[in-house]
Amino acid sequence: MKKLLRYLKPFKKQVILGPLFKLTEAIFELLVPTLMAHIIDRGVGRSDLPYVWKMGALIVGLGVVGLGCALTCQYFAARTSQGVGTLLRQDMFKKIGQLSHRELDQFGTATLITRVTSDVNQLQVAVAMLIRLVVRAPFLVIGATVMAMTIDLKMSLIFLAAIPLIGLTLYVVMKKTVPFYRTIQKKLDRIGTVSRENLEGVRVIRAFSRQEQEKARFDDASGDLAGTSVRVGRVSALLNPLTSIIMNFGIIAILYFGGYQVNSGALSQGQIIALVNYMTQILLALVVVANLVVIFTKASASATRVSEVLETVPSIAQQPGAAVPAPTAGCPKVQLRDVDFRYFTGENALTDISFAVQPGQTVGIIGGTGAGKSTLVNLLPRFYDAVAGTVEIDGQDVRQWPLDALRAQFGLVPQQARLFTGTIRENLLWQVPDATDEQLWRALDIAQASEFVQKLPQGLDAPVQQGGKNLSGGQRQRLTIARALVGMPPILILDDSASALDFATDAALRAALARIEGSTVFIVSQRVSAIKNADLVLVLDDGQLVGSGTHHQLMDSCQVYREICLSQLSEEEAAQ
Ligand SMILES: Nc1ncnc2c1ncn2[C@@H]1O[C@H](COP(=O)(O)OP(=O)(O)OP(=O)(O)O)[C@@H](O)[C@H]1O
Repeated sequence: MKKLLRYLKPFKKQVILGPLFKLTEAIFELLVPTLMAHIIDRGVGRSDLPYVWKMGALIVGLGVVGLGCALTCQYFAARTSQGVGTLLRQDMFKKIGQLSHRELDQFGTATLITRVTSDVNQLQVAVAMLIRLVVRAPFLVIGATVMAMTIDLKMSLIFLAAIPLIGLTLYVVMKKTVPFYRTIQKKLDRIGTVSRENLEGVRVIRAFSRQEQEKARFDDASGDLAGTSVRVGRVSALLNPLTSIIMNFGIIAILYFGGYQVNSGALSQGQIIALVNYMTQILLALVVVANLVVIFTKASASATRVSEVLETVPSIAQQPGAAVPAPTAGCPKVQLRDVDFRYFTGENALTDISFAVQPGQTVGIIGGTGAGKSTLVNLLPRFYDAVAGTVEIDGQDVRQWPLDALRAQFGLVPQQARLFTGTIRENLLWQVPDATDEQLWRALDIAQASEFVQKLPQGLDAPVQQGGKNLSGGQRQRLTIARALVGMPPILILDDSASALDFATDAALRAALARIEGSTVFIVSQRVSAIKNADLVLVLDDGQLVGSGTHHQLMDSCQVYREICLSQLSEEEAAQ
């Protein structure tokens, strides 16, 4: 929490002045019971109407000025809390953008969303309360006790007995409930995960008629949260009755002992009423203190979660002295030497991978589900770092490359065709913002997408809805291929990105790709037809490179490749 205090710095003025205004309001509030006592004793007691009017006007005046102070403080608190929230969200968003895939995998999307939204909200509430109530509430407790002492020292003993009792009650209730507030935050994450999966996978859920099971999963997550909240609520519900009982006993004591004092003339009726009012003020202030403890406990759990994100050091960062290597004749475009890789979950996803690819070659990567194909291509633009061995581009370890320059080498078509809200043109301009229409149409031509884009009434300016959901799966895939082609990148990676294309379009796409000059192309696919004509075919099996060579070489030498080919093609087709 301490580390986040720096976010208050830009709001120093508000953080200092806000509580001062609130303090002024509290002082006025403390004066009111004493003024009321005067009105009762002098004004009402002696039928002095002008005095009642004068003091009444004074109380109203104090109320108006107090209101002004409270509103000013409220304004400062709102500005500061909103400002701190905005800065925190901006920094978190920036940091999440810098995190490598490893850290993103470790956190998980749902918790990151909860942290940027709900946890930051919690901190905003804490900041507002810090300005509005942290000084005011304890001040009222102490101030009201002191005021009671100035009225009558003996009677104030009742206060000194009641306050620790109320304090003890608050302490016991807090001790029982506070640990739960931390778990509640985690349970919110779980609801986030289930909701997200359901919203994103709504079609699959309906197709498999899994609504009931998913509803049960959601009910389970929300029931779990509700259960904890109810447990907290049950204990917290004791707070008000218990403190009220103690306070009312205090008031009874004031009236009882005060009655004797009034009879003996040591105290006036007005003073008794003032003492009762001070007792009420103390109770209300202590309840506020209890709420503050809850708010700050929640905020401290949120602060830890927010800090975890902000303090995560991205494992993939540009090294000092990183530079683009000078071109060397005969140097492979891509080379892997003895590469091992594992995800944070533990086991090796790739083991001892070595191969070299010459510039302009087309490389096919084939293998069963989970063999490590996507993992392999994700190492090339340094989405992940190898745990052993080296990945080299143009003869230089990717870790020695400036990150931007390295990523600019690649045109990536991921497995899931993701488009962003905007127009087709805006989506195509991602890598090369100043690309001409001619470049865009050329990319669309190669990606076999120009025909359908031409048919759209707005052409390149046709709108793309969130995630591209107004387009078909095949259209989305073609646009993501075109997006990667716009800059004619030196290395193009197509990660199983033709799966939604029919065979004829897939073949036309591959023929068009083969005509591109200069680009080194990686085609990841489970279809033999997609990689058969590649200059180099890499065969992966359970994270190992079990074969590399041309189709014909592999048909003779690699058992796994032969089996894959013969499961999809006839002997004659495979032999062609
Ligand atoms: N983000 C991740 N975190 C943890 N493990 C992962 C992650 N991504 C992949 N894996 C694991 O790594 C292994 C290789 O996965 P990868 O996605 O590279 O396979 P693939 O050959 O591309 O499979 P497919 O053809 O089904 O896409 C699998 O066992 C998978 O469970």
